[in-house]
Amino acid sequence: MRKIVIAGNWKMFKTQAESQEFLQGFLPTLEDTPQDREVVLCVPFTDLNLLSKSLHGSRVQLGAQNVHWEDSGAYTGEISGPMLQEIGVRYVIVGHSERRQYFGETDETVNLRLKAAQRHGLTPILCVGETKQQRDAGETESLIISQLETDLVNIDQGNLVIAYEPIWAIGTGDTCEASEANRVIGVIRKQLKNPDVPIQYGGSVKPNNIDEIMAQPEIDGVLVGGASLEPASFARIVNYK
Ligand SMILES: O=C(CO)COP(=O)(O)O
Repeated sequence: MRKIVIAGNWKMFKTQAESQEFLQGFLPTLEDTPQDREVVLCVPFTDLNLLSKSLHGSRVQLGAQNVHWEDSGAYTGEISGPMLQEIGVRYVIVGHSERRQYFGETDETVNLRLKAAQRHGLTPILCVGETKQQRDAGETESLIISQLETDLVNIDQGNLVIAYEPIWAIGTGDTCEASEANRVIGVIRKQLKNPDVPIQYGGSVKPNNIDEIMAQPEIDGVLVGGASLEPASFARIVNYK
């Protein structure tokens, strides 16, 4: 049985005060949420410690948005696995397209970060996906296969989530057709040794498209940016039908 993982990626949004305001609205909406799904919030580093306390006793798991490959060292601006693990972080996003695009993340560093996450008992959410240009050139499958080939070298597929995030669908309102996301996720699954790895879809997931996305047989959850910032919209997504 593949696990269903519904995760919010807050990106660089929400001060601690704003995060508490969000939880006041969001946590009560989880009372009737079916137990078949894991709910995760991947928040800025500065919110982690407070959320670790605020989420205690709730069913929401805490996630970070990056992890360095070394356990400590002279790496200004980075954060390590032991630091995340100590404050109760369970998930960490690795290789998000915004890290690849703006911060020089490569498949080699993604692989190192995945290993570090697993070494410290964190479950990495590995992001892969193509640009519009690559899609138009018919390179979607080959690009994703090549990302996975390097990203997953010596990675434990028993402690891994993958997110298929077509870059052209991120923050654009231009959602990938659910059936097309389902097809690409099927391609990703064929590359894996472990067929039980949960594979999410990400890119303009909203309350009005979540039910169709989650009705797809290959899709095991979603990674949600903008719509995870507002309690009512993320609640509707988490409580998909
Ligand atoms: O990048 C994303 C999640 O990691 C998707 O962002 P949006 O849901 O805002 O399109």
